[in-house]
Amino acid sequence: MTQSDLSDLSVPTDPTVPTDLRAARRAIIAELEVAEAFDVREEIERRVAFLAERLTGTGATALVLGISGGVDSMTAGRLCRLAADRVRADGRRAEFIAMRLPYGVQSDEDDAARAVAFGAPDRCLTVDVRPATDALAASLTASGLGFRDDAARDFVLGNAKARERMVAQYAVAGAVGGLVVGTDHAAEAVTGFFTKFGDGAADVVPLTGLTKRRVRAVAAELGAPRDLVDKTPTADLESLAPQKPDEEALGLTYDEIDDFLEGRPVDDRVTRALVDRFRATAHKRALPTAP
Ligand SMILES: Nc1ncnc2c1ncn2[C@@H]1O[C@H](COP(=O)(O)OP(=O)(O)OC[C@H]2O[C@@H]([n+]3cccc(C(=O)O)c3)[C@H](O)[C@@H]2O)[C@@H](O)[C@H]1O
Ligand SMILES: Nc1ncnc2c1ncn2[C@@H]1O[C@H](COP(=O)(O)OP(=O)(O)OP(=O)(O)O)[C@@H](O)[C@H]1O
Ligand SMILES: [Mg+2]
Repeated sequence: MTQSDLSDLSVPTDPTVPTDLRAARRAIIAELEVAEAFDVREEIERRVAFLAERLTGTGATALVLGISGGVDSMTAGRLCRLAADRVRADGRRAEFIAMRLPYGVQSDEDDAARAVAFGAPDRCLTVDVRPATDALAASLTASGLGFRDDAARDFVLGNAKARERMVAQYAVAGAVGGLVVGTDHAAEAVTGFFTKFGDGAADVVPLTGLTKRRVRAVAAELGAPRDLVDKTPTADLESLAPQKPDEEALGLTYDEIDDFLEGRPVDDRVTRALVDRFRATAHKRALPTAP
């Protein structure tokens, strides 16, 4: 695809797509800061420079990031390593602290270990979020709270796992004077596919504006292991559906989402679904509302 193909982000060209839907799509692409052009080396430099500036600009001395074994945190981890190196080369203090945050034993622990190794943190702290999450679940039951069914309970407690991870990362950041690094990017932001105040909570979000395939391109350019670059994305929050692929949960593929965001031709069904999801999840990308 050439630059000129992408120059009019009003595609799809399908004339049956209502004008307001096309306008909504353009507005979403702009709000999520998805660039038309993508030069992988420039993107790496811009994002490393951003993290290095945030360290020096805020006076923080560490970047704190949960590494799951998925491609997003693996990529963010390597960017953190490069940023910390850059700050140190300037004679300032900086470290990159990775966190392993399994819920009990994680089935893809080997991938997580390799993702940590690729990020090469100064330290890796492991905090099992299972005791805290299970204690919360027991206390909720003791309070008399009931759930509609087992699936609803599992879904709610899945989000609690994501929030326990947030609590652990902020505890470390508080202890060391660090910034919590989030892994949100455009392909996740557009669907609101993250836990509000869980993995959605962070001090800096270096992957902002990237589509999933662009995150993978950054990881590949940085030299990440190929199987982890191409790994099936999963939130892996539900105990009753371990390793459930995001695409199954979303009913959309990342290729469809990326095509929508990059201004490439997409099915009318995809445009409608994403515009609807974006509108329904606006509250997750905004500050709480007030009177
Ligand atoms: N219009 C509105 N204005 C203000 N608040 C609104 C609202 N609509 C719902 N809410 C509130 O939002 C809250 C629900 O949000 P939240 O707790 O996030 O819950 P929810 O969006 O229902 O679930 C999070 C989803 O993100 C997925 N996820 C989570 C973490 C990581 C990943 C991943 O990709 O790896 C994916 C997870 O699998 C699940 O499907 C509730 O309190 C609800 O009342
Ligand atoms: N088991 C875990 N250990 C440490 N951090 C985790 C864990 N699960 C989730 N996280 C944190 O929450 C973030 C959101 O999870 P998400 O699944 O979107 O990203 P990912 O696992 O890095 O990549 P992918 O979306 O491709 O699976 C992760 O990037 C990571 O920072
Ligand atoms: Mg994941």
